[in-house]
Amino acid sequence: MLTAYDYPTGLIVDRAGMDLCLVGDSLGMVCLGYDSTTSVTMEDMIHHCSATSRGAQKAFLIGDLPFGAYQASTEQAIRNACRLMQEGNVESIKLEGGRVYKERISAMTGAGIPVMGHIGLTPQSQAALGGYRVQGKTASQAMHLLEDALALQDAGCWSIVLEAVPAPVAKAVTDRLSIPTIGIGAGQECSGQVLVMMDMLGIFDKFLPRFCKQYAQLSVEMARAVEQYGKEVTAGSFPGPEHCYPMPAKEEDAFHEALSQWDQRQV
Ligand SMILES: Nc1nc(=O)c2c([nH]1)NC[C@@H]1CN(c3ccc(C(=O)N[C@@H](CCC(=O)O)C(=O)O)cc3)CN21
Ligand SMILES: CC(C)C(=O)C(=O)O
Ligand SMILES: [Mg+2]
Repeated sequence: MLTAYDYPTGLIVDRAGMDLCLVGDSLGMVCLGYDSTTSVTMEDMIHHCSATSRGAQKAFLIGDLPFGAYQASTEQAIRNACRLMQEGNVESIKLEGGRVYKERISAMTGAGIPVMGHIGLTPQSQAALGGYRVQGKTASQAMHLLEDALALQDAGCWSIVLEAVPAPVAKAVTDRLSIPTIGIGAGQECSGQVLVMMDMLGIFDKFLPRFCKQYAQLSVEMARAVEQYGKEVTAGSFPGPEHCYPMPAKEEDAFHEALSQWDQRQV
């Protein structure tokens, strides 16, 4: 699974044969330049989900419900999940939280909304968690994480993202679930893995979590290309003849003749 946020990145996900594509609310940081995901709205998510859906047609498309779109009530959660499916064209929604959301998620899955869970480091509650910290590092926290995972499975989630939890904890949770776990900073033993596309491509490099591997440094390459373009425009070597539209020789001659007559009439 990989994130994508728009049409061209959705196309790349399909071309590379990814099974799952997530339009994550991380787009707030990666595409919109916010310092956290808190400011992302339903309108932002719908805009990015529908664009991505036109690119990623083969991968199963999941959209994050943003902060504030499901916290208030079951009714609000169902209404916004339906909006993301109808207006954003996603096939499933994902939301952050454990046991506390069990009843709410049961109502959603009962209403025919496919729900992916997300526990461990839940970035939407970074203000409450005291920053982006590894979760489940103590035995008692790890047991709570297992209870959260089982509650989400009982509520009808088809899969759960485990973010930033120690590998042995993610393994123990995965072993005790019948639904797949998708890890990000959760070790090798999860059923699948997810990363943020712009992080693993080295396009977004404001920060690099320990769990991310850079498979390319594209921001370096992109800046190099843009700089080269600027130099060539300044030097006059771009555009070259191959980038210009010629005119039939006969028309060019007639044009210059008409131009010189026009220029004479101006004086
Ligand atoms: N570009 C991007 N990539 C992400 O993975 C991501 C987002 N944005 N936005 C939403 C959340 C926020 N995430 C984050 C953000 C920062 C760290 C981070 O700084 N981690 C440090 C400290 C860990 C600790 O102290 O426990 C690390 O070294 O991994 C981790 C996950 C994951 N998500
Ligand atoms: C990192 C993934 C799991 C996510 O929630 C996001 O991209 O918003
Ligand atoms: Mg997210």
